[in-house]
Amino acid sequence: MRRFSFHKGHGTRNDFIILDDSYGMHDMHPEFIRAVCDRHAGIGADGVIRVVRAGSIRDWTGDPHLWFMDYYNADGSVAEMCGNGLRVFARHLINEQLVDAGAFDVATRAGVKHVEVARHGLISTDIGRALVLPDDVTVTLEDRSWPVVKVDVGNPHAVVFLTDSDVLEDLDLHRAPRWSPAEAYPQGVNVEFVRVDAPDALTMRVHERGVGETLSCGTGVVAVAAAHRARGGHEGPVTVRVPGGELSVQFTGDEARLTGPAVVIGRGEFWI
Ligand SMILES: N[C@@H](CCC[C@H](N)C(=O)O)C(=O)O
Repeated sequence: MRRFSFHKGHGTRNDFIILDDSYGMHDMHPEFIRAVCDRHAGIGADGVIRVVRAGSIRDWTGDPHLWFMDYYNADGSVAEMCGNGLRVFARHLINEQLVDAGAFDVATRAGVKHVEVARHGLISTDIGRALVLPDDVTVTLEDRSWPVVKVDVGNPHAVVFLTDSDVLEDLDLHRAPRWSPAEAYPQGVNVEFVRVDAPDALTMRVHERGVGETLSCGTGVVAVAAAHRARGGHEGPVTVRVPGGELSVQFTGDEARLTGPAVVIGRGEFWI
């Protein structure tokens, strides 16, 4: 039996297990990740974040001393980016005094992201460019199909704007939405369903790749704001409501900044 210590945190109820691994010794096998994320037999989470120095990551060519957010979905798959995870990761670095300022850089598979502690203790993260990509893709859920706005936020997103006849709260996201053509997202996709409440206010639900429905998705929120903006929706800051809370997105050119809460709720020891 192995024992390891963990912290648990969430950003708008998108929850993560945090593992400190400064020396890059931890084996992140998919079976291990599935076991700890299991909500009945494990700790339970939407994903696992390993806190490791960038220099321990194969193929990393940047500053080796940066802290690297090594992110995994609950099914054991690796993801390039996680917007809520990045804020929780930053909160953990601050709590554990692993950084010595209220503004610092974090390394991720989608590049280096700048993080700042914002007003009221919220955390604001630079997400980078949210690229709205022209494509002809359809998403199907049960017997309904919608056209998709394809957005790349470092990880892939399919944004569906609901029509007046759709009720966001009634969608059954227990099952994964399907997309066509299949080649549009060869690595799978996070699918967001959006209702436009006002030019600067959106409500969204998400089915995350590698997890299922979650109560929030930070990169999904950015994807939705970028798609809304590309449709001529709004240039200024946008508030996006998710089942787990509220996040805000601001653009400078195509560069997105995501602001919202991030908390670490406790720590413990897991035996496996
Ligand atoms: N919850 C995250 C996104 C996590 C990764 C995603 N499921 C993927 O596979 O791309 C967020 O807050 O952005």
